[in-house]
Amino acid sequence: MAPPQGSRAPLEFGGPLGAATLMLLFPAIMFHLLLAVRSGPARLLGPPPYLPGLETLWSPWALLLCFTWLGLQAALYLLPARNVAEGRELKDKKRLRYPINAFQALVLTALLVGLALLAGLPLGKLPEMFLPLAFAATLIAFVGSVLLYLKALVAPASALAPGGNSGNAVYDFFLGRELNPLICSFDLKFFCELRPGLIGWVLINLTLMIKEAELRGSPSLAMWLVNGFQLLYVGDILWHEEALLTTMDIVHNGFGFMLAFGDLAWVPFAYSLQAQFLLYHPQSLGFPMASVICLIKAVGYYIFRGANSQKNIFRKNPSDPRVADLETIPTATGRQLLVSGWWGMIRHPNYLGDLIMALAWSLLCGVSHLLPYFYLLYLITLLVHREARDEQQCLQKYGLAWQEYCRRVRYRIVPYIY
Ligand SMILES: NC(=O)C1=CN([C@@H]2O[C@H](COP(=O)(O)OP(=O)(O)OC[C@H]3O[C@@H](n4cnc5c(N)ncnc54)[C@H](OP(=O)(O)O)[C@@H]3O)[C@@H](O)[C@H]2O)C=CC1
Ligand SMILES: CC(C)=CCC[C@@H](C)[C@H]1CC=C2C3=C(CC[C@@]21C)[C@@]1(C)CC[C@H](O)C(C)(C)[C@@H]1CC3
Repeated sequence: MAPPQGSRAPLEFGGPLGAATLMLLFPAIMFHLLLAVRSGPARLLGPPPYLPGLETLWSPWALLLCFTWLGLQAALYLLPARNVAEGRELKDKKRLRYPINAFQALVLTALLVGLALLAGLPLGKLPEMFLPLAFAATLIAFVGSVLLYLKALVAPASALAPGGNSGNAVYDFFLGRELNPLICSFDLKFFCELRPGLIGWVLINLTLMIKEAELRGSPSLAMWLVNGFQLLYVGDILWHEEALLTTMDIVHNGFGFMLAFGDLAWVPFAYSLQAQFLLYHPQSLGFPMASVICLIKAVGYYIFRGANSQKNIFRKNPSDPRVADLETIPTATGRQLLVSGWWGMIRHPNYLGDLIMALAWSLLCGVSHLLPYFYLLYLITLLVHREARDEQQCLQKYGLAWQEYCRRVRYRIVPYIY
């Protein structure tokens, strides 16, 4: 049995109390959003329009549908991949190998959904099942996290995550104890991070668009745009799947309730908030406003993709001609830090791009309600907190070199503001 890491690892998220609060708060917010968005006043703040009973939330069909979805995505994960990538070196000096075929999974899922539509599958009925589906996804995430926690009890010490092994059961359950829980060579965390949730989000958006077409004859311009923007976002992340292997979620975090619930329930049901809002609260969007919003989205995407690609190319091969001219700071680890280009303007240019895109998605819902802006407010909080965690980890990794980087690049996310 693996010993706990003890009190040496600094506790994040406010320790056990913070973890317990978040574990209750996030599911509560998700159900509040699902209930509020379909109510007349669509209020973000204040009590939910009603409290659903267990008979509204629980449906064996919804559970079966969630398992079918997970099974389908797992089968697509196991298909031959265009590329196999190696993860970062682990404590036992080994590297795990990952199939890079998430974009292929998206395309194959789209083909299967197209066939299902041709066969007459009533996908427009799915929005009526969001509450039981979200409940089933939460249940799967909870039970899955319990199983992951138990599995970690018999894992070797070298398999444990740097965080998530404090010895406090609540905190460790939340953050996750084992870094890369595997079933044979199937990496459960890597699988859940991208596929079921992100592809599920796009599918949920599509069902909302179909439902709108059934109700109003055709989808609105705002609904088309929100579907297109978010499909571009998800498609882009899946296309650059390999970049996930260097994120803190894969390198640092264990697989616990935070990621299980976040990936399987929160992402598909909370991130589709704007499309849900547009179904129940149609907005008339003129072409001039739509053009401005498209421009905001394009600027956000340009920054997001430019910054992420620059770092990924540099990390893969610092002498690549596309990044070889950039100024760098050497570090004691042998790796360098970029100090010009996107990463020389602010410390997290990719977060800024992400936030600008989130603004564009929310603007599609007009300005009459605060509710569709929840995603933007949430993302600001998530990324500010994530930036602080990353900063701590970089300070530990790079020490003086990181301090020098922070001295030269003063602003974190928004130039001259933050
Ligand atoms: N919509 C959502 O819910 C979320 C979206 N995201 C998005 O996902 C993407 C990935 O974000 P995330 O995983 O947080 O991390 P980042 O892609 O920002 O990576 C941070 C890491 O980059 C490296 N790094 C930092 N500064 C430099 C530098 N100057 N030069 C070279 N390398 C540097 C460090 O790792 P090392 O040195 O070890 O390589 C650091 O730990 C972002 O675009 C973000 O917006 C993320 C979370 C949630
Ligand atoms: C239960 C709880 C308190 C959860 C809060 C955090 C989660 C919602 C987020 C933690 C890390 C996440 C990531 C993504 C979505 C949000 C959560 C699950 C992510 C899949 C979004 C798309 C990104 O490009 C990403 C793949 C880097 C990212 C991974 C982390």
